[in-house]
Amino acid sequence: MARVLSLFRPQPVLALVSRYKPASCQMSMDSRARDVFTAAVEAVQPDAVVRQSVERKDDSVLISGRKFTLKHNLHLVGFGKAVLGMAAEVERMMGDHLVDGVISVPHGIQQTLRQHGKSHLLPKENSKIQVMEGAKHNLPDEDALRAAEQIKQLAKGLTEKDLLLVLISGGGSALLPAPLPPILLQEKLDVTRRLAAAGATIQELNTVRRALSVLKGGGLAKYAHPAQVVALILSDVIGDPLDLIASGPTVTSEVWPEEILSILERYKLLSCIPASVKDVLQKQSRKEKAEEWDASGHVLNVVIGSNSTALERARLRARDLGFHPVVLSPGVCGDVRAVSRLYGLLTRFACSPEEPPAEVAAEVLRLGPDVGVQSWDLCRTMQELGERRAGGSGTTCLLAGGEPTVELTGKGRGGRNQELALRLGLEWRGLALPPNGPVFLSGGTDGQDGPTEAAGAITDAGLCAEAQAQGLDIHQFLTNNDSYTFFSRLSSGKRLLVPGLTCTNVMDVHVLLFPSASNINKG
Ligand SMILES: Nc1ncnc2c1ncn2[C@@H]1O[C@H](COP(=O)(O)OP(=O)(O)OP(=O)(O)O)[C@@H](O)[C@H]1O
Ligand SMILES: O=C(O)[C@H](O)CO
Repeated sequence: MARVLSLFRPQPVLALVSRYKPASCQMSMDSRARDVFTAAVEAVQPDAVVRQSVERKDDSVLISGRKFTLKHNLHLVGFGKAVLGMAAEVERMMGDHLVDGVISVPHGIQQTLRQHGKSHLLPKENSKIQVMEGAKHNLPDEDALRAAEQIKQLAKGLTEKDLLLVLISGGGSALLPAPLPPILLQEKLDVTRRLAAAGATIQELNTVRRALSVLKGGGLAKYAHPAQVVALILSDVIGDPLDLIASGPTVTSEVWPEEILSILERYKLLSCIPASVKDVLQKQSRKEKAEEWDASGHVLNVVIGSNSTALERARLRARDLGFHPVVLSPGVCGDVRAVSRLYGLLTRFACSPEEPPAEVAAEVLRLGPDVGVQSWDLCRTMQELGERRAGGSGTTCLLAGGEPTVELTGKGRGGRNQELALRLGLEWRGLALPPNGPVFLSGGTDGQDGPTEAAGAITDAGLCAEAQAQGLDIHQFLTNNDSYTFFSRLSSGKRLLVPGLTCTNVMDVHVLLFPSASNINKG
């Protein structure tokens, strides 16, 4: 009896709390960071973004508040790394109304999707959509050229009764090459390759591509005229600039030959551009282009997914996992050295036992322009982290996104996400941080970080000690841009992030988890 009664004796509150604490609290910080990243990627799956932005109602379709009548008049074209899944979903939703389609997608993607059990992202067996693979290694080639020609022909044959859906995602520029004659594909490729190798930004690169192309810079929409054109865009460029994502085939843009020449001059490429390119630039007078045609009323461009979409889902997931989420910005860019420095400084606001000195805030603000983050966002973030630390609040999850860059000096294997994680591990070395945190994850939402099998990596304050114990010299790996080899060797690759092919791309996501402030104050 005494034994039975003891079962009903009130238990110490702490014992109950620990027995019934939610699963999230029992997960390690590392697993929770991975979980938040997975949620971010799920939010921008190609089929999901189409379902969320396109509504089928009987014989019409609603997109961005506009209604389009369906009368077996729907045609589809697409180009980019994520458009296969987008196209499959459009076909499922539109049924018989879809007349035909052509999409240009990366080489080998259909087989890879089948191998990864992602057949739901493939068009059905007897699909009306012709899938054309090309652009091996993300470079325009003859296969992509043929696909671009097919897309052009489909657009050219449309009438005012037709509706053309254009699916656009990252990688679209390489998958839709159509050089303006007399420029040859190889010549255009040489120019863009040289620019990229010299460090040109995606803005500069795509400004040049637009000027040398038949279909980019609004050319595709022009071919489809007088049909109604609706472009559904999954953005992989910071700020979602419509004219730059995949070089804007549905966005009319003026070409200023002087601008193109000054970009080429900036990278010391003026002397080596082919005569055909000079020829085309000479012929393009701004006045002629501007007067060419007016797309208003015929073209609707809608961004249906972006880095912000991914960050918003990550925010909700972090909250469900027991964190207080703080979103810094979806536009983090600049050299990974500056970005890791920024995150190192922000860590001091969240994790130092005392308020960091004023110089730390001043340095954060100085870094702002280098990393593409507004002072307002930096101040808001520092304030929130500082208040939570001072108030002894619970765990915090800082989220950001964007696309930092790496200056390649070595010949190793790596990517900007792995290099960022490695550099932040170094930043944390000198700080007195609590043993149970912080943790940082950096991952490419496309599942691939540079030419490696990983999407990114996870780091914590113990990284340097772990590397030293295993005889790995971090500085040597960084000098050789060999972050993938480093993380593969360190503790059998346990800090690598390897989600496999994700079938989407909205740049990178950064997840920075800070431990409970009460632990910090005690520590
Ligand atoms: N060894 C390396 N270490 C660090 N970064 C590298 C290394 N090799 C390549 N990179 C970086 O990887 C990037 C290219 O990677 P990736 O193929 O993922 O391209 P991307 O810019 O994400 O393209 P997309 O937007 O089409 O996905 C470049 O920024 C390049 O500087
Ligand atoms: O295709 C491209 O141009 C890049 O991925 C940017 O959208």
